[in-house]
Amino acid sequence: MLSFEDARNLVLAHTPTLGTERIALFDAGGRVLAEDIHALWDLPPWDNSAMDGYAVRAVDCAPGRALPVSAYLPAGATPGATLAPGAAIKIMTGAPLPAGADTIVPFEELREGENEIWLRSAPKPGAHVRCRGEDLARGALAIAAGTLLRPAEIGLLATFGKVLIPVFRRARVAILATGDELVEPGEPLAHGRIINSNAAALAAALREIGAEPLLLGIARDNEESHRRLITEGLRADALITSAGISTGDRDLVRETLLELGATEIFWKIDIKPGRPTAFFRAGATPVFCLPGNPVATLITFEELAKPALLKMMGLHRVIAPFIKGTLLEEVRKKPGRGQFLRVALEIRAGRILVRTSGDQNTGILRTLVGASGLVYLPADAAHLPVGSEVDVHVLGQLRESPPEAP
Ligand SMILES: Nc1nc2c(c(=O)[nH]1)N[C@H]1C(S)=C(S)[C@@H](COP(=O)(O)OP(=O)(O)OC[C@H]3O[C@@H](n4cnc5c(N)ncnc54)[C@H](O)[C@@H]3O)O[C@H]1N2
Ligand code: MOO
Repeated sequence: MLSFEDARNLVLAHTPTLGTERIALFDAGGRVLAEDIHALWDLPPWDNSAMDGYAVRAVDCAPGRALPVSAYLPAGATPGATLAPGAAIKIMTGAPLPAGADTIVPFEELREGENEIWLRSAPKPGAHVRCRGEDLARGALAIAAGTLLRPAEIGLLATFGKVLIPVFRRARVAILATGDELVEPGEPLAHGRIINSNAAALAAALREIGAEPLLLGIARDNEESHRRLITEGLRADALITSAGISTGDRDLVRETLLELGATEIFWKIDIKPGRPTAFFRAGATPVFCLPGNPVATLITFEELAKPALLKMMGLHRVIAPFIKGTLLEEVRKKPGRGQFLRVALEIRAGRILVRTSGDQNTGILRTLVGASGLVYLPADAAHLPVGSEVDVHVLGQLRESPPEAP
């Protein structure tokens, strides 16, 4: 059977990248840059002071020697001032270095008189000068296409006065729950019915990565309902279905997709949870058929659909790397099938310590709710004693509680 890695690589290989659009700088945080951005000018644009103090020539400086002050340059002063030999110009952080000056002496290293200064020591030539272009030279690559725009990247775009930013489109992803047993949240629950929680969970997972969920509702266990809603779902950039893909006689999702002309790339992965997962392509549209057990739905979304949807939205780095953690409790599993364990992570002295978040049965959702990570156990793993190193995917961000108030 297909390994988890092979399945993920197939999904990525069959997922296209979406088109692009231009949006306002202030809306671009969290989006993915669609074109390389080059420095429009040298950054900084001119030599300038890194400190509040005095601009001098290093050769004029000796401890105890008085230098007359000839001018004052606040931040925002226009470039063009000149420093005469033997003099000093008062200068603020960021102000352009006057011609002739090569060194800045901060206030802390001098004594100020009425119209002159005395240096406590000879400065190092070039000290505290930020040179033109030292950050980025004009024309240099500033941010590569495919980069996630975080606050630092937004700041750099703003530095070059960019107000319309080329980004990849957000993926519009249709979500289709399937099953006669389902009712929507808020609807009355009859005996034998359960609430469609997967659609809400998937919508939240999509929002978290900046995709736009489109809720198609529930396909009932008949061909007409499946055909109608899957056809609608295939108009989106991607379709995610939940349930109806194992071997039950009312599992109609695969059958309907095949009938609609979609190509099955794979069905079934050697992984627990998530074994019945299928992946199709309908034209350019990827279709993720995730198992119905809520834990399996979210873990297969996290591990298979998410990297593909990030690729779709233009991101270059889409695979979350595993980091090493140390088991605080022993783990046993049957060899022969890969497994994702739901785990609670703890950071102690900078190390990641791992214990399971409880019952690993696929039907148990509370242990995914309590999980801060997933541990991947490869197919051949069997007994892992306390202290074993394991591969961890962090879910979301790890943060700690603040210390108790005194
Ligand atoms: N004979 C076999 N039976 C099963 C196999 C198998 O290989 N052979 N695989 C098992 C595994 S593993 C899984 S996972 C499930 C997956 O089955 P389906 O994806 O076809 O899903 P369903 O059977 O329709 O439902 C499974 C479970 O999930 C609940 N569910 C379904 N949809 C939702 C929803 N939208 N929100 C919340 N919960 C949902 C459903 O009520 C079932 O309890 O198959 C095993 N069986
Ligand atoms: O693999 Mo199923 O996806 O365990 O619950």
